[in-house]
Amino acid sequence: MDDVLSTQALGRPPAAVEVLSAHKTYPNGTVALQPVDLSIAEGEFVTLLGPSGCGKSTLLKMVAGLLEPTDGRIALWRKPVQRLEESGKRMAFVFQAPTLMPWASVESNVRLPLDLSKVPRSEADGRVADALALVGLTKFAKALPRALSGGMQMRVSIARSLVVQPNLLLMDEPFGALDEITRHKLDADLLELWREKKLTVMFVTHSIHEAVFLSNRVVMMAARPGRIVEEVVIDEPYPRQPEFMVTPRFAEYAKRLQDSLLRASLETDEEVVS
Ligand SMILES: Nc1ncnc2c1ncn2[C@@H]1O[C@H](COP(=O)(O)OP(=O)(O)OP(=O)(O)O)[C@@H](O)[C@H]1O
Repeated sequence: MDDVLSTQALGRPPAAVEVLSAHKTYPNGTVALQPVDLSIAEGEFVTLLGPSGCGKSTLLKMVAGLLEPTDGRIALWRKPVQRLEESGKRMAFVFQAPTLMPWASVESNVRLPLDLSKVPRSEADGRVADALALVGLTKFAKALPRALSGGMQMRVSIARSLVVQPNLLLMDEPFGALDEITRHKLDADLLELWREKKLTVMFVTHSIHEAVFLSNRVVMMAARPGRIVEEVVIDEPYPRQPEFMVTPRFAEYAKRLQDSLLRASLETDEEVVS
């Protein structure tokens, strides 16, 4: 793959993620994604939204290098994901479930990626402590996961991703299983982290409200076959406070996405019927 996939316009942040005509057909013949083009600038918060089965996870996993595209190209900071290291950037993936080791303490869970990459213990301990502080779990370092609520377990999972000091965070419905209040809290904390750490975030959700609250841009997808059908820029300044969610502007964006989601779902249904 070429190292340089696109020319960078002067003064614009470099593209952190470039998806060029990438598509995916699974071995059983399911066309999960038609060729998709998507560019995410460094520092952007982009959310994928769409009906079930439209290929959100497939796209995210391809960007993460967990799945190979059937064809097309994906680059992170102009490097194929397998050679991301050469760009000096790092990426982390946050799954839907916290997937913690139940027998290990919170700090051991968070340390796992550093142990796997043989980071010396003296350095690892400091990074674990920093990551736990970032998610507000310092006091729970020695606790076992079962002693924590669902929201706290998800925070451990996020700390485990932060410990590698990522530039790009790929998040697959990380808060989907949580109650609404916990979700709102974690959304607000994630935005703070994103700003403080200058992260680039690619986020998957089923929640229109979460998409509007968090994102610079929402990418709407439709299913069967999966594809991008629309992009909506959420042109609102940060920091965004919870009060944003009760403003007329928020309601306008939510309505626009609701209509777009409905259209995407109808397109999906039509294809199923035909
Ligand atoms: N390993 C697989 N083998 C075959 N088909 C798959 C596989 N994984 C996903 N699919 C199919 O590919 C399509 C896209 O799936 P994907 O999980 O990417 O969609 P999604 O938008 O993330 O869905 P959801 O919102 O329900 O999580 C679906 O039709 C799904 O059934």
